[in-house]
Amino acid sequence: MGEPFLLIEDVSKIYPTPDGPYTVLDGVNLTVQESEFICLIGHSGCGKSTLLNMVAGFSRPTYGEVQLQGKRILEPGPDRMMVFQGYALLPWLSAYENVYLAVDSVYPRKSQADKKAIVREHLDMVGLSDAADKKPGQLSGGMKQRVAIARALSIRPEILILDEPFGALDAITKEELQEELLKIWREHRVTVLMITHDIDEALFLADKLVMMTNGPAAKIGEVMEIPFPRPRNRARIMEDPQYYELRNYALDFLFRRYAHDDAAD
Ligand SMILES: Nc1ncnc2c1ncn2[C@@H]1O[C@H](COP(=O)(O)OP(=O)(O)OP(=O)(O)O)[C@@H](O)[C@H]1O
Repeated sequence: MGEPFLLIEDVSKIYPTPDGPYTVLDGVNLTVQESEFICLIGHSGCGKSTLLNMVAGFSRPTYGEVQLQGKRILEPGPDRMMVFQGYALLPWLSAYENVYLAVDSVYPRKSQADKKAIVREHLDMVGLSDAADKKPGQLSGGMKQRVAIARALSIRPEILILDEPFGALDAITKEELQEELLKIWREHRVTVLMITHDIDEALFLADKLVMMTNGPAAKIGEVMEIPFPRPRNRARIMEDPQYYELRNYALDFLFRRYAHDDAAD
C-alpha cells in the first residue's frame, strides 16, 4: 500500500475557554484513499465540523497533524472545497456570477472564454443552466445547494467537504440531490468527506461510515464499510437484508452505545 491520500494522525483539538481548556477531539486517526466517499456521523457537538475544518485548513490541530498526499495541511487551499448547509452564496450575485467569482479567483490567468465555459459546464452538471441568471433569493433551497456544489466543484478540488449539505432540504429534494452528488462523484472521482445526521443517506452514498463517540474528548468509535455495489440503486439496496443489519448497527452505536443525554433526535 502506498501512502494514504488523506491522513488524519493523532489529532486532538483543545479550545481555550473562560472555564479552562476544552478538549473537543482527542487522538483522532483516519486514513482516506483517493476517490473514497466518506460519511461522518455522531451526536451534535461531538466535533465533526471541528475535524473537517482542520481538513479544510480553517483551523489547525492542537496536537497531531492532517496530511494531504504527504503534505501537512496548514491553511485553506483550492484543493479542498467546503460546502455548508447554509449555502454561503453571495445574495447580490446571480447563480452564474457566484460560480464565476470562485473560478476567477482560483484561475485568474485563464481566458475569459475558458472561465465562462467552466461556469456553464458546472451549472449544467447540477441542472441549473436555466436558472443561471437568478439571484439566491429567487432560488429554492435545493437550487441554492446545487449552486454551492457547482461552485465548489468548478475549481476542481481534490477533496469536497460537505457539512450536512442536505440537512435543510425536504425529503424529495434531498433524495434528488443525493443522486446527483453520486453521479458527480462518479464522473469527477473527487474524494468526498460529508457530515450527515441521516444514516440512510450515509448508507446510500458512502464507501465508509465514520462513527464518532460523544464529546468532550471525542474519538472515532468505529468505521463501517458499506459494501453495496455501485452504481447504487436506492430501491435495490433497501431490499438487501444487509442494509438493515448495517442500519441497526449504526443506530445501536448512536442511540445505545453512545446515547446522548440530551439527544432530541
Ligand atoms: N472556537 C471554539 N471555541 C470553543 N469551543 C468551540 C469552538 N468551536 C467549537 N467549539 C465546541 O466544540 C464542540 C464541537 O463542535 P462542532 O461544531 O465541531 O460539533 P459538531 O459535531 O459538528 O456538531 P453539530 O452536529 O451540532 O454541527 C462543541 O461543544 C462546540 O461548542
